[in-house]
Amino acid sequence: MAALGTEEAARAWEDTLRKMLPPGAPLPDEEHIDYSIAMEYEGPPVPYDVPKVNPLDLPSIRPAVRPSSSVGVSGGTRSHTEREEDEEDESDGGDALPRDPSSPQPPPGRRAAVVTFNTAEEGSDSDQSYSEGNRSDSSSVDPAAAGVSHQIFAARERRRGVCSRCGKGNVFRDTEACFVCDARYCGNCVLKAMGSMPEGRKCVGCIGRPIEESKRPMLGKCSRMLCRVCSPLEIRQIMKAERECPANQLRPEQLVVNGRPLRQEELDEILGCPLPPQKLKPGRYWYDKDSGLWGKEGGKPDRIITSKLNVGGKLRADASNGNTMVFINGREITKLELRVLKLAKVQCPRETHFWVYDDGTYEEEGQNNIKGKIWGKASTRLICSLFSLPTPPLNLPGSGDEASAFSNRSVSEYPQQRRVQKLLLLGLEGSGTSTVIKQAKILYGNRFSPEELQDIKLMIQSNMYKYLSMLLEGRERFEEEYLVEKRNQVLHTEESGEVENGAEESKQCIYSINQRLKHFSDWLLEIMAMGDLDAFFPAATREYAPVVDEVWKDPSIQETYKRRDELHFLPDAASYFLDRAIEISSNEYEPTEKDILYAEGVTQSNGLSFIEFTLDDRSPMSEPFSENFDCPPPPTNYQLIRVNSKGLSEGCKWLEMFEDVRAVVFCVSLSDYDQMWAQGPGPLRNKMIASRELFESVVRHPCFRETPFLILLNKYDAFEEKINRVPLTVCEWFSDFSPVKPHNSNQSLANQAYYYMAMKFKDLYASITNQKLFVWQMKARERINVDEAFKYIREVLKWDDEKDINVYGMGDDSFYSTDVSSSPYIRQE
Ligand SMILES: Nc1nc2c(ncn2[C@@H]2O[C@H](COP(=O)(O)OP(=O)(O)OP(=O)(O)O)[C@@H](O)[C@H]2O)c(=O)[nH]1
Ligand SMILES: [Mg+2]
Repeated sequence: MAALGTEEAARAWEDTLRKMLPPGAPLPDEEHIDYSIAMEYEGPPVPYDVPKVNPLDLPSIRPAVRPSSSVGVSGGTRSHTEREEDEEDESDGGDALPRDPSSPQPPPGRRAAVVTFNTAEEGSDSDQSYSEGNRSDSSSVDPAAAGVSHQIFAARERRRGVCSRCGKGNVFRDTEACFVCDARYCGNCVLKAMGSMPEGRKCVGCIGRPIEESKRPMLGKCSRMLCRVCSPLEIRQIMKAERECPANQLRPEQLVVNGRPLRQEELDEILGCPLPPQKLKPGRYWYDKDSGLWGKEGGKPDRIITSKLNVGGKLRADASNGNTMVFINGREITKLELRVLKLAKVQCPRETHFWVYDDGTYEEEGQNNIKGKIWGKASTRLICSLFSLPTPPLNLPGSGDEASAFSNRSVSEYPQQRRVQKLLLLGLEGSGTSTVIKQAKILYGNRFSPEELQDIKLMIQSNMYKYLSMLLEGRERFEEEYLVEKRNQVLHTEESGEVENGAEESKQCIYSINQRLKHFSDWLLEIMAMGDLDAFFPAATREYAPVVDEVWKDPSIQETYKRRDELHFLPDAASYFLDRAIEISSNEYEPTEKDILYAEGVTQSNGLSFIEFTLDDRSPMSEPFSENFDCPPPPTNYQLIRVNSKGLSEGCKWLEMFEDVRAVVFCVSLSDYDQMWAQGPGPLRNKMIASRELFESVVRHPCFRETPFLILLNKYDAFEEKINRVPLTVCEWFSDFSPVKPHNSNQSLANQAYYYMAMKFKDLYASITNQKLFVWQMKARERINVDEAFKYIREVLKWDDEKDINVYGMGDDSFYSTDVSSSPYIRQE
């Protein structure tokens, strides 16, 4: 420290001080000024190390500049006190010192030389000024490089929930992150650190810099914190600026199309065309100019955009990494595309070269003969939709006025595409998957059409004969077992010399039926064995209805039904339908919703069934958004795709076609733990073990490495009833289950067993993936229960989205964790 004696020196000192203060600020009087200045030491050498700093180069310091009004949000309604706070903050030289973006940057290296002596409390600010110093260095080398902010991301020590400005907070505190450097600010500091946000959520020091690419999906999407600290008008302006300001737009060189980085005019052409690629991110893409097909380099087509755009290089044969020897416009197509073409009945042997035009018409190369329209049929469009292949929009904007009206719009004006979440529903035979899909149709979909109802009616009628034949077969077996045992007893008594009973009596038992019914039984079992049942329908239905009713009510069949656990293929629903055999067989019969739900086989077509529906996205989690911000999220469409167990058994070949599903929903029947089951002609096994093995093979499938899994533990009603009769330990997987006696616990045995089974599946899943499995208890026959299950699935997907995007600047260690038990909105396990 030094004091200069002469007047000249005092004036120089005042000049220096003035430069350090905001323009126009009065010079403080010396008694009120508290300063410390480092001077270069010029004395004799000392025997110890002196800490060195570069002296301040005062002439090069630019005076502080107020933010220009053009950068601010006009018409903002922030309060007077907030403004005053901002001003105080700016004048004390905090890290949020506003900078006129139009004025030249300080010379590289200068800012890092500013010396501050921090107290322990200010530690986080020093981090900030250090990293800002680094940022100005790197941006002055290559201000456009997106990689710069990325490096900062990696280098920055992320302290979740801790404010980068005041250093306060913890993981549970909401923070708002800068889209460039990811610095996080608490509600008290966000406006001071980000100012009027002329480019959206960026620290003042980051204005003008490109955003971190992982934040791109969040551009223009308001957060809860912003809703709290800004007025709706301000939010609208900030979000608009965030979406539309030039600094936040993609740069042409970030997009490589057919091997060549784009030029600005090419990017403009892509973004301004009638059908641009939605949500474009930096990356490498391929583009087929003739058909408009567009995809990521090395991948299947993602979408169809406007054709004949003059962008990028020449399409290469290996653009999508296909290995099918079938080519479309010179590109070797992928296996998935080939499968879909085959399902759409397009002849495509190896070495076929197609030309496909943007209206979907196609011809074989050199044949000059249009063979059809690929996307013409509704069924093909459906297949494409299921397998996530693009189809052109039905009302493609044509030429003339309509097209030009489209291209004149700014990118942000295009209506947001509805999000589609694909859910793959799997499970072993009888686990309840088709009940779930039928419930979804009744809950959220269209009503069943008259044609569908007619098919379901025939299905129910034919099922009734199937169930009866299972019972008759079981009856024969039980009768035979009984008689053999009886005979052995007789032999035993004969040997011991006791009196012989009548021979006739020994051939009768509780499982025996009269001669007339025996004839019917033989006839039906023969037809079933030959697989000829359909040949007798619908004619046989009405004719035999009284006999069916008589057989079902016969004591022998009722005794057989009591041992239904031993009839492994008889579904629970058998008695529901057989009790009403006469009604169901009549011409006038119309299946009720409950009948449809209980009926087997309604959804089996091609091993695959599918329903699309919309769920209201508003949930307790998202309400604060809609209150303050008048841009509600677009409704989400769900596609529920069910592959039945037959489709799965064929080497899981269907699965690879569903690589991009949002989640796998696996259904397990809780009451299967004592059931035996066989895969086709294979050996009988415990059905729960078979279910576990199927689950394991799906979890290990390479397609689902990144896909969240949910498990629906279904048939809790049947399970509750069974668990008191049959111990859980009959299934070897559950051999270590030891319940606490019900009178020592307020949990029922069924509840304890349920938790235990859920844990078994969770442990298994974690051992394979190291991830958490989401579990839901279900009674699929109860509609409200299935509705809750879908709402649970919706919440899980939201958490998963937010975990990835980290919307609120909270870490994966936040309360958005994947732990089911942490949500107040779902049933606690
Ligand atoms: N008790 C009870 N029965 C159920 C429940 N869910 C489904 N079921 C019945 O279980 C049987 C099989 O259910 P499905 O939905 O057809 O099972 P799936 O997975 O489609 O099996 P497949 O059609 O054989 O491939 C049907 O009779 C359903 O009515 C439930 O929660 N409780
Ligand atoms: Mg079924």
